[in-house]
Amino acid sequence: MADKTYIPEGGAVPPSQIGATIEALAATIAARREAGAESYTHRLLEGCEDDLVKKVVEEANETALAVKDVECRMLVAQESAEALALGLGEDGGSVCAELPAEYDEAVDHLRYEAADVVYHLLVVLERYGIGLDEFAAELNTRMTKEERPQGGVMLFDDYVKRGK
Ligand SMILES: N=c1c2ncn([C@@H]3O[C@H](COP(=O)(O)OP(=O)(O)OP(=O)(O)O)[C@@H](O)[C@H]3O)c2ncn1[C@@H]1O[C@H](COP(=O)(O)O)[C@@H](O)[C@H]1O
Repeated sequence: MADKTYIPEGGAVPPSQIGATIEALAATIAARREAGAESYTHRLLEGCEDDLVKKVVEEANETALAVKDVECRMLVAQESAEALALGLGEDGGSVCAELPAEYDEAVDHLRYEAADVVYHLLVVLERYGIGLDEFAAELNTRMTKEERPQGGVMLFDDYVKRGK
């Protein structure tokens, strides 16, 4: 598990963090159907679909920009390491750049934006009645037998290409 991941001291870590997290978040989102307009999720579920579409596009775009930012910071670090190596009169062999703090911050920002995308995607699934198991079946069906999780559900044959 990555250094940044918070693990409660002495706490038992569930075997599938992401599975449990997505299920909990999807359940919260579903429950917000009954909430009032003070809930952002409720407004996305019950309001004009254009508001939801706009957010999905916006968050995907912000994620794309975050990716470019990570790449850009990696390139800058690489270039300054190469410039330093040249300045020191080294033989021009490959240089291993030490990534600066800005790179780590850019990756942290990418993680933040990726979470925004996943949350809004889960709202989309809930709004249009696509359950998590059905969504899992879509993904599992694309996997080879070796890749698929044990006991993973799959789409019935009739549905495999439907909607493509
Ligand atoms: N996981 C989320 C979640 N992720 C993102 N968002 C909202 O999505 C919106 C994203 O918009 P913006 O990108 O403009 O805002 P931002 O991300 O703060 O800033 P930038 O990315 O623009 O820098 C913000 O209003 C966030 O609050 C979320 N809103 C709710 N949830 C979950 O849903 C639950 C129910 O939320 P409510 O409906 O608000 O009760 C919450 O308890 C959370 O667990």
